[in-house]
Amino acid sequence: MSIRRRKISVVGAGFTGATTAFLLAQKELGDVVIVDIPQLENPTKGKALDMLEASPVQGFDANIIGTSDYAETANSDVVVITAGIARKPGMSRDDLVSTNSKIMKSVTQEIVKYSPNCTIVVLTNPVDAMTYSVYKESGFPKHRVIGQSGVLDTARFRTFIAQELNLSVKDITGFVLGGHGDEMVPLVRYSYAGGIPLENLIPKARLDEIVERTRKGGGEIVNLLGNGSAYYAPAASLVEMVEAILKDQRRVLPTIAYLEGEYGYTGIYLGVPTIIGGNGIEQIIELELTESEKEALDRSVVAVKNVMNVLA
Ligand SMILES: NC(=O)C1=CN([C@@H]2O[C@H](COP(=O)(O)OP(=O)(O)OC[C@H]3O[C@@H](n4cnc5c(N)ncnc54)[C@H](O)[C@@H]3O)[C@@H](O)[C@H]2O)C=CC1
Ligand SMILES: O=C([O-])CC(=O)C(=O)O
Repeated sequence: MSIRRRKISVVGAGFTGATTAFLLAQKELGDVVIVDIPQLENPTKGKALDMLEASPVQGFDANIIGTSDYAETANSDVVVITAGIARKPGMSRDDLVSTNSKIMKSVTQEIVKYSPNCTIVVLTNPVDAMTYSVYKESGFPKHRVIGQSGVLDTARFRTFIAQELNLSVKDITGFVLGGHGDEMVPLVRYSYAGGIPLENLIPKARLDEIVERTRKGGGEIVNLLGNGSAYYAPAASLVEMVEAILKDQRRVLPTIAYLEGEYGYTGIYLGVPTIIGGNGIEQIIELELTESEKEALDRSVVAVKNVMNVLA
């Protein structure tokens, strides 16, 4: 009996796509196919070959190819979508919607044609609306179309808390609800350092500042980079999700999931705590929210719906 390595395709070979591909291969999660537009065929091949040539040094076994031909992605287990434009200083993620929604349509058609059984993980912004658009275009069941925002937003929150308390990031847990925009809702009440509620360790005023920095975390990097947006932490976040799927880990991670009544919302993709495993999103976890948390989530939903209206 021959055993096939898992196959992961990454659509978009830019900053996030290339970084994701390299991390996936380094972790030996499977063979990796990187796809970009025909005009960038050679640079895409070059990036893939360059990564592959790191494998003897780093000691990982994974094939990596670059292409513009979706036939090469056939029978992928997971496809990650990073294709599209990124924002620059002065722009919001929502400014990307008209360009990126067209790209979502065309790449989704190709993905579905060649990998009808894959799970799709979407990164492209504005990510809640783009995940919805991929869901609609793919015709896939909702559990096999997932967006990435919460792992990244939570990672930023955890980073800032670890710095504040001078503790290992490993001991900080937390998560962020809602859309991937400035209205996201970092849930302090469910966040801990080594099991101790953060509210016992950090004064409220300071926690509020950290929450605000988390909300604007993407913009902070955009302003520093000057010509693009974050890619190391976004790529690491995608890889954590892909690993959970391919290894059927049933991780509890905040992901962008399709809601049908959960939290009181229907017909929208939104960041919520989920169990993610071999079947993609296996369960949405519903938490009891306080009145002010629910109001904050409502505001975030309005922001996501405003973008979704542009799609129609
Ligand atoms: N959800 C999240 O947490 C995050 C989302 N993002 C988003 O991810 C997207 C990608 O960001 P970067 O990689 O930094 O941008 P980038 O500009 O470095 O790369 C995008 C790549 O997509 C390619 N592309 C465009 N149209 C395509 C098509 N039809 N088929 C295949 N490839 C195509 C481009 O040629 C380019 O190589 C942006 O929309 C950005 O806002 C970035 C970071 C975090
Ligand atoms: O800020 C951006 O445009 C990219 C992104 O979503 C993030 O880094 O959170």
